[in-house]
Amino acid sequence: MISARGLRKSFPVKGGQFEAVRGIDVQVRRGEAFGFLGPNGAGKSSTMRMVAAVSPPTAGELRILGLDPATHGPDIRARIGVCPQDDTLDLELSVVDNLYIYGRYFGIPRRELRERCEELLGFVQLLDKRDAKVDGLSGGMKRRLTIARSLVNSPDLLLLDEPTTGLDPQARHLLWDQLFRLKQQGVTLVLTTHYMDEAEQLCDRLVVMDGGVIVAEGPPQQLIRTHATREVAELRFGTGEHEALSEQVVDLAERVEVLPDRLLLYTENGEETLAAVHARGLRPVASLVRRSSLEDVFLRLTGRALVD
Ligand SMILES: Nc1ncnc2c1ncn2[C@@H]1O[C@H](COP(=O)(O)OP(=O)(O)OP(=O)(O)O)[C@@H](O)[C@H]1O
Repeated sequence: MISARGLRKSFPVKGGQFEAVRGIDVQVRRGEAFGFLGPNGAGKSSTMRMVAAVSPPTAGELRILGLDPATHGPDIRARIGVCPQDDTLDLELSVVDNLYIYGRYFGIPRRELRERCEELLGFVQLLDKRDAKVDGLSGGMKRRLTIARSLVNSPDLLLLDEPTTGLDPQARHLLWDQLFRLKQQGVTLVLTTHYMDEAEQLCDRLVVMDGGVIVAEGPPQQLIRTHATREVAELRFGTGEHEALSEQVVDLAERVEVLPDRLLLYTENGEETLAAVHARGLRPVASLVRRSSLEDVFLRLTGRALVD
């Protein structure tokens, strides 16, 4: 569905060029959910805009649905769905009119479009808001409507830029459920996110981006297995004590990561490791054991936390 080689994007800035995407290779297969995971400024949105055929690459080779965006931009845009980071709905119009007017851009015949709008409103659970003005909808509803709008032209490929940023947990879960169902229907999903749980839940494969480059690539669970242990014991001591105390526990784990507010002990059995820490007479003010996550992968690869 998408093939990128040596993809680059630079922006003119005072005194020269800023390279937001610095030569990435990506292959997205039909029917999969593919993620770009990374912190703010990693280059995810810049990549998505190139893949949506709205921002030309500075260099590299890009094919979307087998087409070159430089020569087939309108064809590509007609066949994909794009759900941008900021809701770009018409707040003054009703819910159904937002869909209907968008659908008219694609030249969908009126009767077919009317049916499609009802079907999509049902899918995103907004039928009861059909005639409400968009202005009064909650954030989650607006996002669901934006997704419905991106599906008006029945795309095989749906691009979602940070689909759940700013939503409460319930709204996020509802949206995840809808994205799962789209995937089951055969829609290829490409999304950016800086939420690790979202990437783990939704993506079959992902790339981890940082500073415009890809630092890791693969299925989430495989990345976790490759770059982290099964479990992590997190220990909080007094402020400023972590560096010194790390020396005393370094032999109890496969790897110890020192963060300003805690120590992370990477281990196959977190409870055993915690017991060993206590057996040494060390008394953390707080501790917990959890499974390793993509956060740990990011930390391992970049030395920084993937903060929200
Ligand atoms: N039009 C532009 N002109 C100059 N710099 C830009 C432009 N667009 C993006 N950048 C810079 O490129 C870098 C990557 O931005 P991008 O929006 O792609 O990152 P991101 O990973 O999507 O982050 P976010 O989660 O904040 O959207 C950032 O440092 C950003 O400031």
